[in-house]
Amino acid sequence: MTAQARVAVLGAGSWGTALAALLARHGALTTLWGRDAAAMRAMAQTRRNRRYLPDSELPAELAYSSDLAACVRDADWLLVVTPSHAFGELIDAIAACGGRYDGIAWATKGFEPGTGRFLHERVEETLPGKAGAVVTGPSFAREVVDGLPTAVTVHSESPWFAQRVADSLHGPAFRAYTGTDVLGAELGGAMKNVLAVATGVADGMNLGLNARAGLITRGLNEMLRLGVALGARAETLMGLAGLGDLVLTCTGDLSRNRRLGLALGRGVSLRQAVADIGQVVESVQTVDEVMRLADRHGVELPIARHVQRVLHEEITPTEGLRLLLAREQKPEYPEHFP
Ligand SMILES: NC(=O)C1=CN([C@@H]2O[C@H](COP(=O)(O)OP(=O)(O)OC[C@H]3O[C@@H](n4cnc5c(N)ncnc54)[C@H](OP(=O)(O)O)[C@@H]3O)[C@@H](O)[C@H]2O)C=CC1
Ligand SMILES: O=C(CO)COP(=O)(O)O
Repeated sequence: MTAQARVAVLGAGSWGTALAALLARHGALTTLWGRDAAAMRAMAQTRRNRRYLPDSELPAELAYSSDLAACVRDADWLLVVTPSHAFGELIDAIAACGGRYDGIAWATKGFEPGTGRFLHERVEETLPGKAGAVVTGPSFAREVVDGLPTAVTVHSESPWFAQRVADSLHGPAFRAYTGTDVLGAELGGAMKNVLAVATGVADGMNLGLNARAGLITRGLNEMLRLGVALGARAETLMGLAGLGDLVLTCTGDLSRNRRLGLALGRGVSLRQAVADIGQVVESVQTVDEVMRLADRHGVELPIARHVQRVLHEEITPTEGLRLLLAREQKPEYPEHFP
């Protein structure tokens, strides 16, 4: 019999808590780490994450800690689930802990703010020699913690590590697929958040179901164009990491990025909308990094560009829509695509 994997889940918000609960239920010896010692003690006592997932009871097998060094020291592998703006800082802190874990996975969606660097690039630079993997796909934390059926995908350049992570996550109501296209998987997860703002805005303005479907489809086209220019595989973006997550986030009201768009479309200010949501809204960080990459590679992304201008409050959602509709007519696809 193989020994149970010891996993440290680093980041105790909604997604970190849901993934830690899932891993513990599926038999991994799991510790959830959060930076707030009092909150972690309360979680251990009540078996609830009162701030981020108040309605769900967490499994008795799950352990809690605010001691990062101990978590890293005792783990076989790590799973980072902080927002993207905290990712680099945590990777540096992990590096300072040493540890004999052989792989680090992350379920964060986004880029390193300010540089446009992919998260896997940050991990490779700071933790050379450790296998890396991204966990992504259409997966609302609340549904996962409630045991509703979900499918995700785990991409790594080290297939043994993708398999190990997927094996620990996989279970009766949770399918974990594997792949090797880390860049494509990360790009899909990051871009869908930006595109969800656009469909949210359209829905907030009551523009109808045709507009929503048009935005999702042309958004997928933007994802494919940038992805292929960067060397991603089109299949990745047509799969769970791209189309799957795009559909979920553009249509599901559990999405915080969609809810931001809905609020903006109804005339609420950016500041107020983000405050009302009260959790991370990755598109606010991600949109500039998506456009930085697009500009660097000469790829035109009209929807993402207009989301950027709306999020910078340079134009109103109404002006953004008018400008998008006024664009020149053209073929649906370039001749050679993707
Ligand atoms: N929620 C979901 O359904 C899904 C989320 N994701 C992705 O997972 C990532 C995390 O999102 P999610 O859990 O939802 O976010 P939440 O807003 O629910 O929680 C954020 C968590 O990150 C912690 N945090 C913030 N800054 C730091 C820091 N500097 N060091 C350590 N911890 C920090 C917060 O701690 P504190 O409370 O102390 O501020 C909090 O525990 C995002 O990239 C998101 O896109 C992916 C798939 C699904
Ligand atoms: O990534 C997610 C679902 O796959 C969660 O989306 P939001 O961050 O928009 O809530």
